[in-house]
Formats: sequence, C-alpha cells, structure tokens
Amino acid sequence: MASQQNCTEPNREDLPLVLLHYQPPFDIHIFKHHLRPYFRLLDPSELPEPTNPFSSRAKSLRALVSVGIFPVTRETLSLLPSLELVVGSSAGVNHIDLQECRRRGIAVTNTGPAFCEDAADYAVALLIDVLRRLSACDRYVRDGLWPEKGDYPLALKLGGKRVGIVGLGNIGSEVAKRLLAFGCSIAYNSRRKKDSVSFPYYANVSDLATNSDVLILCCPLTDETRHMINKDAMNALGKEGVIINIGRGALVDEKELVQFLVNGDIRGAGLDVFENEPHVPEKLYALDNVVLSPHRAVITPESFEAAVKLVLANLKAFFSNEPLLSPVQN
Ligand SMILES: O=CC(=O)O
Repeated sequence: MASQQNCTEPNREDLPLVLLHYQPPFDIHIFKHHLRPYFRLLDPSELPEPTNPFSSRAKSLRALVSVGIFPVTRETLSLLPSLELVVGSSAGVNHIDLQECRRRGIAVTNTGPAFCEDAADYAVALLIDVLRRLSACDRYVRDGLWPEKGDYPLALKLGGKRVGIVGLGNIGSEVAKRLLAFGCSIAYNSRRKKDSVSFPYYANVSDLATNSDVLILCCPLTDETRHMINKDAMNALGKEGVIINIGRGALVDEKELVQFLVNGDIRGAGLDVFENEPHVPEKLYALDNVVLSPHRAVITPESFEAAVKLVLANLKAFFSNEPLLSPVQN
C-alpha cells in the first residue's frame, strides 16, 4: 500500500522551488498550507545562514511570493539572478521595485481581483460615514450628548453626488458599480481613457476634482501618482468636497490634507491609509468630519482566502507556461 502511494505522489525534489518573502512574525501558515502540495517552499526564516538567507539555492530560483507588504528591493532582487516572477499577495504592489522588475523582465502579479469587492464596499462605507456622519453620531450618543444637546445636525445625502474615481481598475470599477446603484454619477481619472466605459474621463486629476463632489482614490501608488492629490487638486475640489482614500496614503499630500481639513477648506475625508502607517496625524483625531480606519479596507477572511488561491493560481500558471491570472501592467 505504502509503495503504491509512493508511485503516484510526486517526488518533492521535482517540484518547483518558490521563495516566500515576508517579514516575520507575519503569519504565513495559510500560504504554506495552500502552496506546499505543489511547490518546494523556501522560507528564509527557517534557514541557518544569517547574512544571505537565499544564498545556496538563489541561483536557480525562478519565482518569489511576496507575502504582505515587506519591501522587495533592488538588493533583494539582485540576490536572485534567475528570477522571472514576483507574485504579490496584496492589491497594491508599491512595496516591490517595479522599475527593477521591468528592467530585468521579471513579471509581477497582484491580488486586486480577490480584494476588489471588499475594498469597494469599504470605500462606499467610508463615504456614507463621512456624508451621513455615522461615526460622529455614534460618538454623540455614546457620550450622552443627545439628551443634553438635543438633535444631531442633519447630514448630507449620498444619492445625486458627483463622484470622481481616481483609478478605474478592479477596485475602482466595483466602486462605480455600487455608487451608480445609489444614484451617484461617475467620472474618472486614470492613466488612459477606457473604451469599455462611457463615464466622463479627465486626464488631469484637478479637472476631475473641479467636476466632482467626492474623490475616491483607488489607484496604485507609483512615482507618477505620489502626492497627486495636492493643494491644487484640493482647491479644485473645493470647500464642499470629500476625499475617500482606500489606495495608499502617499497618493495624497497628507500635510496639505490635514491643513485643508482643519481649516474647513474641504468638507471631510474617509481615510483607510496614511503616509506613515501605523502613525496617523494627531490633528485628525479631533476632527468630526474625518473617519479614520487602520488599513482594513481590502481584507476579510473570505477575500484573504481568495487572495491566497490567486497566488497559487498565478504560480501554477507560470510553471505550466500559461498566461498569468492577474499580471500587473508594468
Ligand atoms: O492595502 C492592501 C493591499 O494592497 O492589498
């Protein structure tokens, strides 16, 4: 019986070798659980060499899984001369040196498709919270202010708002779908105009802001998009404008944003991401027109499981010479 099983089970030495790149103590057991049947996993934290954890097998390694957002730097990549694929486990891949990957012809994948529905739900939740003041109302009741101060001031309606989506990829498209159902109108900014949608397109984000009540940031952080929401864009959005950020903190010039919010030069913001996480500008704590969230937009247990399966599917496709499922246009 035992020898029969040995005949059908693959010899582990024949399985492709895959490097898991992450920062301990990040818990990667779910990745190991899903990938181990198909790959030999190289986990640097289990290797004895302290200086160059990849050294012995690095020369032949063709694929790396970037778990979490631990940086995949040029230095890391330089230790892996045969690398052809970096599989990201997150939607955003700004922690990976994309320029170096492009230069070396290394393909990169992300898990945007697995996370897009949860991220879009969260963007809508933040927007409703900012407009209708849900969290502020909650604080009002808990702090016992209702009997003392009377009715809470009326807040704003979602339906009818002109929403400008910055980045109409997997996540932005799901946001658009949801907000159309709420009766909002949609316009967008992205690297290129998309033939597949009829929403108004603005090549310049300040022009989008001028024509929007709300900006929702869903685009990747790159050299081009860093601080794209600057003073000009916020002035263009105007005093009644709202910013929702579920992308990356550095899409916005955070210092300027804080000033605009403190001075009442925009109406409010819903922020899941910050420039220097987990640190949040303290001035924001005192503002009732801001909803703060600790970078939780994309993840639910369900989407996390889907993301791990997408990581596996990308690896399997690569080692079978089939098209990658979620390549990043790099
Ligand atoms: O922010 C989370 C992600 O990029 O997956």
